[in-house]
Amino acid sequence: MTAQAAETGDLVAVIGLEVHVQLETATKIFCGCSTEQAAEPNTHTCPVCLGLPGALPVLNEGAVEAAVKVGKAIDAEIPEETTFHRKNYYYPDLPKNFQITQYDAPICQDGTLEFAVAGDRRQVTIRRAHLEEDPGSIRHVREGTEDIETRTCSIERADYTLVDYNRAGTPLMEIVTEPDFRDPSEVRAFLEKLEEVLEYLGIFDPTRDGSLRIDANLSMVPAEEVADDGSIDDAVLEDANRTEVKNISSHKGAEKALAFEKSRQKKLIESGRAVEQETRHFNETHGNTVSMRSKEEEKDYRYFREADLPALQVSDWKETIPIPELPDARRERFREEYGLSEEAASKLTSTKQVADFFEDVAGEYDPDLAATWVADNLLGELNYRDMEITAIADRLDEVMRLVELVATDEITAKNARETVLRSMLDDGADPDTIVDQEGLGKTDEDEVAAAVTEAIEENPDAVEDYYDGEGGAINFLVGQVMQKTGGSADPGDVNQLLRAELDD
Ligand SMILES: Nc1ncnc2c1ncn2[C@@H]1O[C@H](COP(=O)(O)OP(=O)(O)OP(=O)(O)O)[C@@H](O)[C@H]1O
Ligand SMILES: [Mg+2]
Ligand SMILES: [Mg+2]
Repeated sequence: MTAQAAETGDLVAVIGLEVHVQLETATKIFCGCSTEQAAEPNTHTCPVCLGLPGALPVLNEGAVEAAVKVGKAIDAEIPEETTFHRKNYYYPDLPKNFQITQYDAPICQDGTLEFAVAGDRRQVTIRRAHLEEDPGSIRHVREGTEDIETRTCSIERADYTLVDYNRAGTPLMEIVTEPDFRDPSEVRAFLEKLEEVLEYLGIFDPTRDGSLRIDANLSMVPAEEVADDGSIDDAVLEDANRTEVKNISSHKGAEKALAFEKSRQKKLIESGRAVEQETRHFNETHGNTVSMRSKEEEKDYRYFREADLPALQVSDWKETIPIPELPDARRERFREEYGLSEEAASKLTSTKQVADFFEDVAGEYDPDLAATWVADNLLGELNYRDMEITAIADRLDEVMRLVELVATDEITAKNARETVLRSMLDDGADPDTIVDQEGLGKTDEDEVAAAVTEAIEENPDAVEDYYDGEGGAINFLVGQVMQKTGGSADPGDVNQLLRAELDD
């Protein structure tokens, strides 16, 4: 918080998140069904995930391992023993009428995550992170003859509803933050960082539909309640009426939903009305939130111990399960080891795949060249096309070859980026083919030297001007040499060669 004197009547936004992350395991959390997403509806089901009477859950060790990795990455406390509870509620996507989740002994407690927003480093406390099962997925549909995708609609307009239990039982980790955020933009930056860390851990697939789902809680608190260190008394937080916005599935969506909610609540309070404590739904298309229901209270869920799952001893898992180098550590190492700027190091560690590729290139060629090629050229061109590096994961050896062509001076850097790389991304061709087709191979040194001599002999006036100190003359001569070599010589080299010969 900036230490601005609070005026009476000023309001501050207070935001806390519940982030649901699908953990990448081959099978579900309590049964052996596949978690694969692109399957026919209701084909990856069994008596356990359908909640048939008498079926018993068996905990997936892989899900626990993934949770422990998250715990280590956010520096959380992992207790001696963790237990599972039943959270009881009725909804068609939940065939058992309860969700197996964790309650008073979650697998992770009291963690932190550091992130940067507008150049400032910020830290958020993670209150808890627990394991639970994902419910099935529901789709409301209108009658019609067209493809079902185009008939999916809101519940109000639907003629019927379909339930797919393939998702039921997919392992989830719910990560709950303290209400430490003060602005929607911080939330976006935090989510970006969280996703980066999860991806580095190799337990999360950001490209998977619905792999990250956010519930965002927001309340408005009088500015005079904020202490100098930015903290707010627990009692004040407890008393403030908050809304919980559900159905957010992207970083941008979270920022948008919260910005809407912030101004909605502010207007209510300023006009003397009260904010209802309620659950609201984010409408991505309209960018607004609408009331769904009054907020459930904990007692509504009738939590009790899941008797079919024994308590799990996890204290020593923390020691035995390794985690890879995380983005912050890798960024610092890149700065030291390769002498990169903060900005370049940040870009190059933004995803594990980018960082790995940079290290591959830097292992073969000069690190500065590798940084320019990966951070500026490759990421720049991908970004321009709204593409991620994952889209060309199987073509990175071609990009490596392109860097080789530049490093070994076979083509100019300008041609490599502006012609070869762009055409690789746009037309899918490989670098050698493009170089051949476009005739981009650099002219060899003898040919350039001959063109330099020729240009000097053929243009005595320009040579005269050069000796008279006229600045434009050298550029004219460079142009002549470039023409003779069909544009494939390096203009900087030509300039030097000309000067050397003229000054001799
Ligand atoms: N005054 C407040 N303003 C905004 N957010 C708050 C405030 N007080 C608490 N929060 C946030 O609300 C969230 C509470 O999540 P938690 O899962 O513990 O409870 P819940 O939302 O009541 O339960 P459920 O899991 O059933 O949705 C946390 O992210 C916390 O930071
Ligand atoms: Mg909640
Ligand atoms: Mg919750």
